[in-house]
Amino acid sequence: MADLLSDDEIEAELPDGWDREGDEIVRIYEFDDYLRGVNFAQMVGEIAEAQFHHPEIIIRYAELEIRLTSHEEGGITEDDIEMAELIEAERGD
Ligand SMILES: C[C@H](O)[C@H](O)[C@H]1CNC2=NC(N)=NC(=O)C2=N1
Repeated sequence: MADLLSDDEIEAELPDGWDREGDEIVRIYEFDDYLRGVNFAQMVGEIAEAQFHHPEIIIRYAELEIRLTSHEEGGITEDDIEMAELIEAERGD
């Protein structure tokens, strides 16, 4: 189990474009159309399975909302930061 990060650590390590909301880190990605968002959700799911750390993914028209937290620890850990970084790399922004 990873350790919970402090407020300062979260602020320092949060990737650009991501926000902290309580015990979660959140990012909304915009897409040109609905299916591009659906396809990206699939890729995020594959990363999550590889990491065995699973985000909440909300698929809306032409956007995805991705929310990460470490359920077992009850907050934000390095696992969440790493997932956010991997998702950013996949997005290529
Ligand atoms: C039983 C527990 O859900 C599993 O060990 C893994 C699976 N994926 C997970 N994903 C997230 N976001 N948090 C967890 O604590 C977590 N735990």
